[in-house]
Parts: sequence; structure tokens; C-alpha cells
Amino acid sequence: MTDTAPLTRPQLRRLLRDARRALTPLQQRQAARGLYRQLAQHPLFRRARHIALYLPNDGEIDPRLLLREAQRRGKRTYLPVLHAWPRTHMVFQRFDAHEPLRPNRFGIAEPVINRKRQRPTWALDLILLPLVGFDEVGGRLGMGGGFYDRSLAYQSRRKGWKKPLLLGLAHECQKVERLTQASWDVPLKGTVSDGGWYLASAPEAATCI
Ligand SMILES: Nc1nc2c(c(=O)[nH]1)N(C=O)[C@@H](CNc1ccc(C(=O)N[C@@H](CCC(=O)O)C(=O)O)cc1)CN2
Ligand SMILES: Nc1ncnc2c1ncn2[C@@H]1O[C@H](COP(=O)(O)OP(=O)(O)OP(=O)(O)O)[C@@H](O)[C@H]1O
Repeated sequence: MTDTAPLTRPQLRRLLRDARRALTPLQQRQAARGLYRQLAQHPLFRRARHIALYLPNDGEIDPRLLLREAQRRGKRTYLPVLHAWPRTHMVFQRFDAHEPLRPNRFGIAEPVINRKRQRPTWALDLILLPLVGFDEVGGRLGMGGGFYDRSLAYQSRRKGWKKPLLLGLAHECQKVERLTQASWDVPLKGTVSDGGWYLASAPEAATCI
């Protein structure tokens, strides 16, 4: 990747979104399979019972193989659902195979909102986050809505926060040298790409999470 340091967040977002949208359908399928191989047998995925994922949009790496695998293994799976009001709010809602989906205001498929099927973020084991850009120290650049940061803000202020584990999912081409972090950015434990793992913690700490 070229030097992205002089770019503003919106400029960097545009560059990286263009890069992931330029991937061919074949490259996307290969990346999705690569991601599945990185995660499906990993203890962090195997141990998690309540997992939030997302449905791919705008060239994002596709986690649907993992979604189906989690459901096959009897795990509970959740998707982000946007609130109509307040418009800045997002929740995680249970999603089972073959459940009907509707496009949200950004055109991303999501389950029909249903309070009874929502789960608070602190009660999730693992959140696999979509991202536009990432770095090796837990930095995440998202679509710019602040939805994930806001839904995790309460927890990130608590001491000794262990759950949920936050892992970004990305194409290799979304990696940048260093992202400047905003005060509200919630750091990731790491990011998994089709090519490998980028854990933000020291390797000795990473083995016991
Ligand atoms: N797959 C997926 N689902 C997700 C997210 C995500 O990043 N990926 N989100 C992560 O937060 C939330 C949705 N956030 C989003 C924020 C901005 C745009 C977006 O396309 N913005 C357009 C302007 C659209 C408009 O205003 O009509 C743009 O910037 O071009 C999309 C999703 C919840 N669900
Ligand atoms: N905890 C928070 N409380 C209030 N506002 C917030 C919070 N987190 C983020 N925001 C607002 O959201 C806006 C977008 O933030 P940012 O650019 O970091 O989004 P993002 O992480 O790229 O998006 P997303 O998480 O939706 O993919 C910011 O301008 C900020 O004002």
C-alpha cells in the first residue's frame, strides 16, 4: 500500500472503499474462503456461543461461510440492525438461517427489527466487525456512521472489559500503516484477513485470550 499518512479520514475511506470494490467476484470468493480457513477452527471462534457478524456490502469481505458454520454448530448468531429512531443507534439481533431480511436505509440486508430477539453487546462473546481500513495495533476505520463505536462505547469505559471480543474482518488490501485514532474509537483485539491474523496484543497475551 502507498503512504496513506497524509490523507484525511474521508480521503482514506474513499481510497480503501474503491480498492475493495475493485476486487473481482473470483477474488471475493477466494478471500471469503481464505477468511473461513483462518477462523473456522480457531479457538476464539470455536469457543464463542453468541457471535455477531454482518452481511457483506460495498466489497466487504464476505463472512457468510462463517455465519452458516456457526449456525450449523448450534451457536447463536446476530446481525446489526439500525434503529429508525434515534438514527444513530444500532442493536444486535438474533438471526437464524432462512429468516426474512429487508434492506436498511443504506441498502444493507438486515432482519426485521424485533426487540425480543435483541441481545445487549456485553452478552455477546464475539463481534466480527466490518471495516474499511485497519492497522496492526487494533485501529479500525469504518463507514463513518459511528454505529459500532457508539454501541460499544459504554463497555469500553468499564475496567477489566473482557467480553465481547472484537475482531475486524478484512481483505489484505484494507491494511494501512497506522490509523489516527479518534477519542471515541473502540480498539479491536485484532483483525483477521484472508491472508492471516493481526493481533493487537503481545503474542504472549494473545495465546491466553
Ligand atoms: N455490512 C455492513 N453492515 C453494517 C455496517 C457496515 O459497515 N457494514 N455498519 C457499520 O457501521 C452499519 C451501517 N453503517 C453504514 C454507514 C454508512 C453507509 C454508507 O453507505 N454511506 C454512504 C452514504 C449513504 C447515504 O447517506 O445514503 C456513503 O458514505 O457513501 C453504509 C453503512 C450497520 N451495518
Ligand atoms: N461513542 C460515541 N458517542 C457519540 N458519538 C460518537 C461516538 N462514537 C462515534 N461517534 C460519532 O460518529 C461519527 C463517525 O465516527 P467514525 O468516523 O469513527 O465512524 P466509523 O467507525 O468509521 O463508522 P462505523 O462504526 O459506523 O463503521 C463521529 O463523527 C462521531 O461524532
